[in-house]
Amino acid sequence: MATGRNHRPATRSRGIPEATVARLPLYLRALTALSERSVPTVSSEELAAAAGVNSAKLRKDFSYLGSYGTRGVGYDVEYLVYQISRELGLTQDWPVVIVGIGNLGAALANYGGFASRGFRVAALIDADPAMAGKPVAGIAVQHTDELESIISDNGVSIGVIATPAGAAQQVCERLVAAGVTSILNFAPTVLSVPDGVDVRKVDLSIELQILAFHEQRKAGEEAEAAASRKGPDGDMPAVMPA
Ligand SMILES: NC(=O)c1ccc[n+]([C@@H]2O[C@H](COP(=O)([O-])OP(=O)(O)OC[C@H]3O[C@@H](n4cnc5c(N)ncnc54)[C@H](O)[C@@H]3O)[C@@H](O)[C@H]2O)c1
Repeated sequence: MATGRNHRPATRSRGIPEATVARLPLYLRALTALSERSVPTVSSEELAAAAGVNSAKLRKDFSYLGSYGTRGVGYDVEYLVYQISRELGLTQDWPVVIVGIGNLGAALANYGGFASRGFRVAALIDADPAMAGKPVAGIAVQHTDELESIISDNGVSIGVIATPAGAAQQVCERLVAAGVTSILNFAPTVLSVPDGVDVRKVDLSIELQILAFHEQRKAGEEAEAAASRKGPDGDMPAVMPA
């Protein structure tokens, strides 16, 4: 998914580069699948292939965690799951609020994958008074008037914004003022936040545009290859490839 970041240093505490942090969830997803199949150990090559990462990069990434694997045996799957989860802060429960409970916010609220990854949807918040009290994914929607008290009562540090673009900056400012320090923004707008606040942006349309670019390039390359198989005046070459 497309992600962006604001006001963030190139390395995090304990010297783990940001690029490594961004790959840790990929390793964790692959390791969790191995763990569910009760696979005890995995080689760096196997794990790299499963995570879609180069194996030399994986070994370097794991060296930042102090995990070097055992020659001829590989990495202990359960231990790595624990180590990466701990590094990502997933061994604790993170209460999350979702603001904007329309099509997308409701879909996110219904997504079962948050809880299994250490995120608990603490509250659903919407500005529409008609939404207040309505259950979505088993949680009653609360009005934005209550945003500040919800954040402080639940000790929320992560907020998800799924409002229209025009409302996102104001919602972001209220979340930050109330104590939220990490924001996952789905609204198609660039948020400005003070230092110390992390923003990750998800934009499926940008991802599709990038795929469209690659499709266009592939089509261009195929056209070029087809043209080069023909002679300079458009005829097929005298010697056909076997
Ligand atoms: N990132 C992506 O890939 C992606 C995909 C789909 C939609 N979106 C974006 O997500 C956002 C939501 O899309 P949707 O289809 O769910 O829209 P929607 O109109 O169904 O829902 C928006 C909700 O936000 C609420 N809202 C409006 N202003 C608010 C405010 N100030 N505070 C709290 N709640 C407020 C509305 O009452 C409504 O319930 C849009 O910005 C859309 O562009 C992003």
